[in-house]
Formats: sequence, C-alpha cells, structure tokens
Amino acid sequence: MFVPAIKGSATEEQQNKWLPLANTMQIIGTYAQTELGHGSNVRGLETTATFDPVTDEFIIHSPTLTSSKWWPGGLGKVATHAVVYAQLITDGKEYGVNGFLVQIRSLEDHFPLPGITVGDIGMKFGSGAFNSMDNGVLRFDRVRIPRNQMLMRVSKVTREGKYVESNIPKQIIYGAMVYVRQKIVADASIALSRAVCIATRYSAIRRQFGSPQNDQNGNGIETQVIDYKTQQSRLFSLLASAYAFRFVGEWLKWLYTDLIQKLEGHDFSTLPEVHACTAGLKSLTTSAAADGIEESRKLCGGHGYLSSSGLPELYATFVPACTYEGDNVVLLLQVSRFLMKTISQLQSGKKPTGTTAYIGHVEHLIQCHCKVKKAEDWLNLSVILEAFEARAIILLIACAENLTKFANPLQGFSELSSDLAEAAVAHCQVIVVSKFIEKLQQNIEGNGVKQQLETLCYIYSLNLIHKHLGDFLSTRSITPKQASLASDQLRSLYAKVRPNAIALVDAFNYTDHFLGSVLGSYDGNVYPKLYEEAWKEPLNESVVPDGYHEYIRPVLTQQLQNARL
Ligand SMILES: Cc1cc2nc3c(=O)[nH]c(=O)nc-3n(C[C@H](O)[C@H](O)[C@H](O)COP(=O)(O)OP(=O)(O)OC[C@H]3O[C@@H](n4cnc5c(N)ncnc54)[C@H](O)[C@@H]3O)c2cc1C
Repeated sequence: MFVPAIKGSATEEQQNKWLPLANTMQIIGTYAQTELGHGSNVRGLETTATFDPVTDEFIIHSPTLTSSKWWPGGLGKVATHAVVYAQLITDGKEYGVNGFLVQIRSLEDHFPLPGITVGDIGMKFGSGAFNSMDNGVLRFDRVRIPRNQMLMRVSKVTREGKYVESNIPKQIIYGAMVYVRQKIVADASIALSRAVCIATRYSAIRRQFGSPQNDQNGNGIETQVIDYKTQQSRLFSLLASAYAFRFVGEWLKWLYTDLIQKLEGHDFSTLPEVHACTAGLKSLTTSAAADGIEESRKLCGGHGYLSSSGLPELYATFVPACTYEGDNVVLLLQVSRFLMKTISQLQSGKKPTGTTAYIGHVEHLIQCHCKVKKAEDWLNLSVILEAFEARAIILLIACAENLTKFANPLQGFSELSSDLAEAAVAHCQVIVVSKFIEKLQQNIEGNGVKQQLETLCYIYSLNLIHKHLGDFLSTRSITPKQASLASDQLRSLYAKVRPNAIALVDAFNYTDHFLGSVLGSYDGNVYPKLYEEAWKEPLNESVVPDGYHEYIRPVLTQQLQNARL
C-alpha cells in the first residue's frame, strides 16, 4: 500500500523522488492510516499535521492515546518510512485528512527518530499465519517534516500556508484502492481454490460406511465421501465459486488497466463505477472465500483440524482480508450508496453504464417473468442472468422507495442499512454471474473444457438461488415451483461434475509445496503421510515427556497412596 499510495496521491516530482527509493528497497515503507480509535471512519482520524510557515514544515502530532497509529503492516520492526494520514491544519483551519511522507527510523542504525515511538502490536489470530508480519503502533511527539513531504497531487499547501485544491478530482486516489482491492479479489480466488483442492482430493480418498457393492454382512469397500450428495453439494458449490472468482478476478485486472489508461487521458467518468465495483467484489469474494475455507476444513472431518492439513493456517492467514482494506460490511454500504445514486439519476435520464447497465432496463426487469417450466430450462445462461438482474433491481428499487419515507437520507441509510447491504450483495452477484457467462463466450481450448466450465457456471448460479431463495421468492423473480426445479437441476449438475472433480482441482496446477497439506497431496497418499507427520511433532522427541517427574508422577503416586489408605 505504500507504493500505490505514493503513485495515487503524490505529484510527479514527488513520485520521481520516492518511488525509486522504495522500489529498490533503499527505504522500506508502511501505510499508516488506521488508529487505535478509528479505522473505517477515516474522517475521524485524530493525528494532526499542522503547517508552520516560519520553518516551512509540517508538525506531525498524536494528540491522544486513541490517535496512535495501529495496525500498519511492517511498521513494528522493519519500516523506515511511512505514508501517514493526518488532519491537515494550516492558518488555524482544518482541511481534512491528507497523506504525508514521514521518516520514522534512522537509515544509519534503524533507531526511531526523535519524537517517534514505535513498536509491534502483539500476537494475532492463529499460532502462525499473520504473526510473521510486524503490524505496528506509532506515535508522534511534534515531529517536523519538510512541507514538500505532504502528498500534493490533489491538494497542496503553498509556501505562504495557503491550502489549494488542484483541478484533478479527489477520487483519483481511488485508483490506488482499486489496484489493491483487485489484487485482494485475486488472492481470494487463490485461497479458496487451495482449500477446495485439498478438500476435493481428500474427499476422493476418505471412505466412510458401507456401499451398495457390500455383501450382506456389510463387508467390502466403503463409500468414498465425495460420493455422498451432501458432500457434493457443499464441495462442488465451493469449486464453482473458486472458478467464478478466478474469472471475475481476471476481468478486474483488465478493468484496472483500462481505468489507468482512462485516467492518464484525464477521463475520470468511470472512476465511481469502477471503485464501487472493486469495493463490492472485494467484500463478496473475501467473505465467501473465508467461509469456504472453513467449510473445506469441515469437509475434511477431524483431520481437517490438524495443522498438517494446511487448512487452519490458510484460514488464519486469509480471514483478515474480510477486514483490512475496508471492513466488508462498510464496503457494501458504500456500494449501496453508489447504487442509490445511480437509481436516483435514472429520472434525470442518466444512463447507467458498465456493471450497472442492467439498472437502465428497470421497466423490463420488473415486469419480466422467469420462463423456466422444467428442470432442464434452467440450463440457459440468459434465463439465469435475467433472474439475478430482476432480483437485484427489485431489491434496489425497494430500498430507494423506502429511503424516501424517512425524514432525511442520513436517518434512512442508517435504519435501512441491512437491506441496503443485502441489495449490494445481490448487485455484486449479478457482476460475478455475468462475468462467468462472458468468460464462456470466449474461445476456450481443450476438449470438453468449456462444457465443464458451463456446468460450474450453472452450479455457481443455481446454488446462489438456493442460498438466497427468500430474496428470489419475495422479489417474485422466480416462483416456488421454479425454485424446486432449480434444486432438481443442481442434483444432476453435481453428478456431471463428480467424474471430473479431481481434474478440475488438478487444473489449478498447485504444487504440493504450495498447498502445504498432507490431505491434499497430488499422489493421494494421505494416511502414510499423516502418520509420518505426527512423528515429526517435537512432543514425540522424548517417549516420557519432560514434565513427567514434576507433574504427572506426583499426581499418580498421590492417587496410589490415597487408594492404599
Ligand atoms: C491483518 C490486518 C492488517 C492491517 N494492515 C493495515 C495497514 O497496513 N495500514 C493501516 O492503516 N491499517 C491496517 N489495518 C487496519 C484495517 O484497515 C482496519 O482494521 C479496517 O479498515 C477496519 O476498520 P476498524 O478496525 O476501525 O473496524 P471498525 O470500523 O471498528 O469495525 C467494527 C465493526 O463495526 C462495523 N461498522 C463500522 N462502521 C460501520 C457503519 N458505518 N455501518 C455499519 N457497521 C459499521 C463493522 O462492520 C464491524 O463489524 C489492518 C488490519 C488487519 C486486521
């Protein structure tokens, strides 16, 4: 985030000075925004940057305990510099939060510079995982920096102390957020596909209970757990999500490149839509991936709880993605605000574009009726997309209408926040489904590959209909009969995936080293590996444990004496 922040908010001259230093690791940067008392509410940050016209410097100060910077990655022990977000004060007036480049440690001996207090915030969730990262705490006691270390692309303070805004829209700094969030979506697809790969391979090895081939005494080969329909519905819906997130992630990467080209040409028109889209998809994919990793652990039964399964570590490392770079609920509420604005602009004739284009077809979508009459009718991608669009638009229109019933928009947004967040999720699901469909319209090489991906696209969509049935029924996007036909169709789709399930996870092309899981290794040699792994446990280095004489023996002899008495 240090480098993207400089790229997004620094002037060209500042970028020329700082980026080469950061990119060649002559300085090590951290992104210091969050404070002990404030994270999501950036406007509430308390750190101050007060301009001193006498010395042409800013004075960076932490006026309260809650203004201590808290969480920045790499800050605790490693970073030498920070982009610090602080309330800008000049000529006695506050001008809101701005970024400042502050050196925090000496480049000679790494000691904190005068006025700086810095350290690590302590152990985090899980035993390994994020604990290799020194998330830190940072306080400033009137630390002075040159004026030209304020990041001045969007606004600046002159030598005389005058605050001047440039003609570049403030939203340009969203470019850095779009970059980081599209990376997080790609990470979510990787994390989920790793978990699904482990759970799928293990489910093909693990056997429980009898099978139809058993003799009358129940002897014979047991059933592979992957053949249980419950296991298939849990596992294959995650497999489909892993593919869906991969494709939407690829598309987001393209979207970011397209945005940067437009920004370079001073075209800022798509920025709000792209920003809302990446915020929403970051929220949707990280929440689903975190839940999916935990579900994969359960799909592996007891062995999934072992560290050697790789799943606990994967979960603990990935789950903070639901919080950093914007809490997922807070992000959904931002998306819903953008969507409410888009709807309100319909009356003035402004046509929604990009991922919101379907909102422009509101009349058609409100009146359309899903045409499904038998289970096979669900195998029609345009029918599916229309059902998702209809559900999203009806939820959004309902929110927009309900908002008008409140005395003011602020109260309305607060009271309706749960409905707004749900409507934002529905909108984001439209994006994922439509990008999966677009992928299928491309040339896909390999015999039968396209058909398999199509099956996964149906599973992803129909499983979401099943999960959000209340929404689909209450918005009348589908009927109860069509919902039950969707469930029928899902069952046959799972049967279609079953023979190719292993190939579909092998296709992720993850090495055993990368997976880090004895349950998910390519050769499927699970039990010998689990057994071998147990003997690597340091507790097993001694047969009689260290504390035996101190703790165990006295208890045992005490019990023996009591029994004799
Ligand atoms: C592993 C990790 C690494 C991080 N790295 C960095 C870093 O490098 N630099 C940095 O500056 N920060 C970093 N952070 C901080 C992170 O960005 C914040 O924690 C995050 O933005 C959430 O803010 P918060 O902690 O204030 O949560 P809060 O906003 O306090 O959230 C608490 C709860 O309140 C809810 N909530 C908050 N506001 C609203 C609202 N308006 N409406 C409805 N519900 C609301 C949230 O949904 C959540 O359930 C990191 C955090 C973690 C966990």
